[in-house]
Amino acid sequence: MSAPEKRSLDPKPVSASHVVMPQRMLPSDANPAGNVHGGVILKYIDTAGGICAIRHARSAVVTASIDRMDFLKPAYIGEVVTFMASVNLVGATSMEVGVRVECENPITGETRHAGSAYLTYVALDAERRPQAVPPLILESDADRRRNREAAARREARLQERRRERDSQLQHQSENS
Ligand SMILES: CCCCCCCCCCCCCCCC(=O)SCCNC(=O)CCNC(=O)[C@H](O)C(C)(C)COP(=O)(O)OP(=O)(O)OC[C@H]1O[C@@H](n2cnc3c(N)ncnc32)[C@H](O)[C@@H]1OP(=O)(O)O
Repeated sequence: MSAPEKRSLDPKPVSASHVVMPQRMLPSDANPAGNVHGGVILKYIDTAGGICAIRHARSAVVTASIDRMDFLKPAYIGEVVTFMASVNLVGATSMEVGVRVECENPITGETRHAGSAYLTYVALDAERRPQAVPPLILESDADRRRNREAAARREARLQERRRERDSQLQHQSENS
């Protein structure tokens, strides 16, 4: 796969990077209780979110953070679990991607919402430094609602990181 000469930073709609990734849950995905292991679900969440971020940035990305994840319902072996990912918000070099997890009994067609997670990815250049990402075009009311909610989460994350940095600096000065 050859890298393009110059990446386009033209604005892109949310729909251009949307990911729908169905996965069949196999016996090797089970935890000791016989349901799907939470770590397996998290790995697929990060994969679907990562593909979505790569599609938006058209560059390598790393996962900078995963917000709280609530497992609302168990997933069972033999079910099809679909991971749906979309970019909610972009910063200068980072993107918040929301991933919704839906379980489906493939025989009955019954589906349920098993959980959602929000992840932040950072686009990297060839030297593995953060690089700019294209602006996001919000097309639908749902895009605009998710963007507003993501902006509030980004602000909370930045505040939290500032608090952690201040407390580390204080700790260092107390021990020096
Ligand atoms: C078509 C498709 C084909 C696809 C075909 C391939 C298929 C298959 C794909 C599989 C896809 C799997 C995707 C998994 C990807 C990993 O598993 S990556 C492994 C786990 N992650 C890591 O190792 C990351 C380690 N951390 C780092 O490298 C650095 O901390 C980072 C994240 C690059 C940030 O570096 P930094 O020097 O702190 O950067 P800084 O300039 O301060 O901040 C840059 C941006 O990051 C944000 N940021 C930094 N830290 C954080 C944080 N903790 N939380 C939130 N935001 C943060 C800043 O707010 C800033 O945002 P902007 O204001 O620019 O928007």
